[in-house]
Amino acid sequence: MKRNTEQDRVYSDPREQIDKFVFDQQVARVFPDMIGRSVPGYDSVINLSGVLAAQYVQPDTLCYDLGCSLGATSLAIRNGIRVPGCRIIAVDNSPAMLEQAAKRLPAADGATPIDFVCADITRMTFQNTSMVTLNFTLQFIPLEERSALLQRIQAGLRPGGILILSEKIRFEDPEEEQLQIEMHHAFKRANGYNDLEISQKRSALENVLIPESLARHQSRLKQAGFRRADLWFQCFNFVSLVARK
Ligand SMILES: Nc1ncnc2c1ncn2[C@@H]1O[C@H](C[S@+](CC[C@H]([NH3+])C(=O)[O-])CC(=O)[O-])[C@@H](O)[C@H]1O
Ligand SMILES: O=C(O)C(=O)Cc1ccccc1
Repeated sequence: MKRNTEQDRVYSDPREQIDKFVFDQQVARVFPDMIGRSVPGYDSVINLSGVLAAQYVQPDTLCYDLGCSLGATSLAIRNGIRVPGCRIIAVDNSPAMLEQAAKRLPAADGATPIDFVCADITRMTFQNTSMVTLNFTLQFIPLEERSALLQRIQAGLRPGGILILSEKIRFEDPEEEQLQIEMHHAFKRANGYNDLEISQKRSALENVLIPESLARHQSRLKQAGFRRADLWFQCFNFVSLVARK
């Protein structure tokens, strides 16, 4: 996605008190810059979601992009789809995000249509789908709601359909966890964030972005009825899995 937005300075001034991280207008305005400078491998995961769309999206089916933010994944999927009769349902519960997403992705002649829906993805059901993306979204869903969401996604998938699950993960081995976090912070510093920005945002994300281990994700996907849950991408503590029905 083009980074034609402002630079992210959300956590650059010292704060007396750090409130919980929210996807409000201030974040939506700088989001492409923020996520690109914060998530190692973000551009690759988004672009490759388009490659997976070309391979796995079936004719006359729906694609759900859950937690679509400004629509970067939806755009990649739209560019990737090679079959007729599809629709992309791009869902987010942040009105600020959706408003800008709709502006950035106007309908295009002959392209797969994208419907923008403001909804809580834990309250939805899914139908006739061949591809679902949860690109860095499940990590914001309360732990106790994650299984039911994945079960509903699995139930709505057609045979051969896929879920792409991209997440920040934690590591069981404390030394590896420390190393991965250190490397992630080095990535942020290399992208121009200073130590104050890194530490204030880290506090804001506490108990909001809740990472789990790769093993936990894989076992939950299997419990939800997926036949396979395979790692296809990793950069430091950020991974992407492809789960197949
Ligand atoms: N319950 C919920 N229902 C709907 N949306 C939600 C919910 N909880 C959080 N969100 C939304 O999930 C998105 C997560 S960002 C996804 C990036 C995108 N996938 C991208 O490919 O650029 C990842 C990040 O910021 O690290 C935000 O827009 C939230 O409003
Ligand atoms: O910034 C971080 O530390 C993250 O883990 C990723 C992120 C990116 C954008 C919004 C919230 C979290």
